[in-house]
This record gives sequence, structure tokens and C-alpha cells, in this order.
Amino acid sequence: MSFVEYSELIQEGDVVIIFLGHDSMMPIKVESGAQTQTRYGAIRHSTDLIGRRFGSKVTCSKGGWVYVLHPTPELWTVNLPHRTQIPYTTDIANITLMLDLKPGSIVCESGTGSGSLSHAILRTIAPNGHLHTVEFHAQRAEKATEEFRDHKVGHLVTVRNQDVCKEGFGVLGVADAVFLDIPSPWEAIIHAKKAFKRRGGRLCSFSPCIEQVQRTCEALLDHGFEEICTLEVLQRVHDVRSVTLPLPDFGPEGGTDKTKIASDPLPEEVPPSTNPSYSSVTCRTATPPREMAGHTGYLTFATKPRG
Ligand SMILES: C[S@@+](CC[C@H](N)C(=O)[O-])C[C@H]1O[C@@H](n2cnc3c(N)ncnc32)[C@H](O)[C@@H]1O
Repeated sequence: MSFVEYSELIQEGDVVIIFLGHDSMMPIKVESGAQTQTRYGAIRHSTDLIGRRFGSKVTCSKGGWVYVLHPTPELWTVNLPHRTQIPYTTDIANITLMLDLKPGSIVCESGTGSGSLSHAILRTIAPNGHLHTVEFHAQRAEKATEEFRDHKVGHLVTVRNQDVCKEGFGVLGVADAVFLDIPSPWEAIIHAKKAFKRRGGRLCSFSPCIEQVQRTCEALLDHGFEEICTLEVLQRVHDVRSVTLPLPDFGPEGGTDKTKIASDPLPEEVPPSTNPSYSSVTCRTATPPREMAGHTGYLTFATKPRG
């Protein structure tokens, strides 16, 4: 099992996602002899997991069943152990697109935090790209390193335990893209600029507050970045339902001018208001919500030009 390559069978040491329901999943590390308790009973790793196919339905000791899923960055984002605030898949999808990430890209990131974004970046830049991720909190840097190794993506990432605002990313002139998710991104712009390749690249900074965005945009302008734009990604979930609407009364079919064409047969005149099949119509419709909660943060993108 690897986060960047699909495997058929579950093996000792793999991470699997136990799916109990759409709102109830948990990641576990498979160890022979171990058991995991769920509300449907115990899952015995040796007999229930090892050697089974990813996606299998597994019956637990109390008779209930779960699915065992192959991990993906999206499933990891909603199941990872939180050590920090994290970006979610709606923002991550836009970050990946707008940073133009692809297999082979070299990316610099700070802070690593809980590794939510890192996993998505790694899946996109595999098999020959590289992620340089900087985290100044020693335990978070250590935990992320351990997880990347366990998830078989360690060869694609270098974790550095340092302050990106003081010491930068630890690499110069290599990056195609830079991502910042720190409280004072404006202090790291100078280091981002130095990390980029000579031909330039794309930068993204994620900030929850507009004041942080303003300072970051000023720093980006001061350092010669172009195409600066900030956006907020909101999910607009449409509510699908059936509605019954009254039909307007347009009068009898064929009009009321009975003298218009003498040869026309007159339609059967049933006033719509007295004919139940014409007075209303039921249809399926989708309505957007009136209010949209869910501000996660502002995404500021910019281009570092050549030179
Ligand atoms: C919001 S979290 C990042 C979450 C991360 N993007 C993820 O996907 O899980 C911010 C992280 O940045 C780290 N951090 C803050 N300032 C930093 C700095 N100057 N240098 C390096 N890391 C920093 C914090 O310790 C924290 O772990």
C-alpha cells in the first residue's frame, strides 16, 4: 500500500481506512495479531485484513460489517489525527489546479502542520517530483516524517524542522510552486522568491483573515510577483426537492377569438381553474442555500516571473 500507488491486497504495515458509514471512518495500521474495536465488534488484523482485497466487506465479531478501503489523500484529510488546522479537499483541489502541479513538479511548502495538503501534493507530483516541507514545531515535523515513511511516500518528500521566515525552505532555485500556510506569510515571501527556479512559477498563500491577505499581497508586489489574485472557495450545495407550482390561467386552448378561422374546430373548453390536471404542476428542482457557512480561508495566488 502506498498513498501514490494502488495495491490489490492488504499487507502487514499498511494503513487502511475502516468505513463504518459516510460520517464514520477511522484509519488503522495493520499489524498481525492486533485487534481494532468498532461499534460492530472487533476486527482481527491477521484473519480479517491481511491478505484480503482493499474494498472488501469485513464482518466484525458482533456480526456487523465494515468496508476496508485503500487510503487516498482525500480520505486521509477527513480521517487524519489533527495536530493543527488543516485545509480540506475543496481548497486543496483549487490549490493543486492553480499551482499547476503535475507529475515531476518540485514544490516548497510551509508549515507542514498535520500533512493534509502534503499528501495531496505528493500524490500529484509522483513518481518523480519532490516536496520540500518546512515545519518549525519539532514534534509536528517528526510526526509528519514518520507518517510519510509509513505511507510509502518518504522518498518524495524532505521535511525540515526550521523557521521558514528566518531560514527559508532549505533549497534555492529549484521550485516550480510554493505554498504557504503560516500566520505571517509576508515574512516568507523573500524566501519563496529565492526557492523558485529561474524561470519562475506559481505561489499560493492560505490565510483565514483578510488583514493577513493584505500584508501578503503588499509583500508579493514589493518582490515583483505578478497576476496576484485572492479567492475564497465556497461549496454551494443544492437542495434537490419536488415542488408543486400553480399554472397560470392562459384561457382555453386555441384562443377565444371564435370568428378567426371559421373552419377551425373549437377545442373542448374546460377552464384550467376547474380542471385538476391543468391547475398545478409538480417538478423536481434544486435550490441553493440562502446562507452559506463555511469560510475556511482566502487563497492568494501569484506568479513569480522569469529572472
Ligand atoms: C495551519 S498549520 C498548516 C496545516 C497544513 N497546511 C496541513 O495541510 O496540515 C500551520 C503550521 O505552520 C507552522 N508554522 C507557523 N509558522 C511557521 C514558520 N515561521 N516556519 C515554519 N513553520 C511554521 C505551525 O507550527 C503549524 O504546524
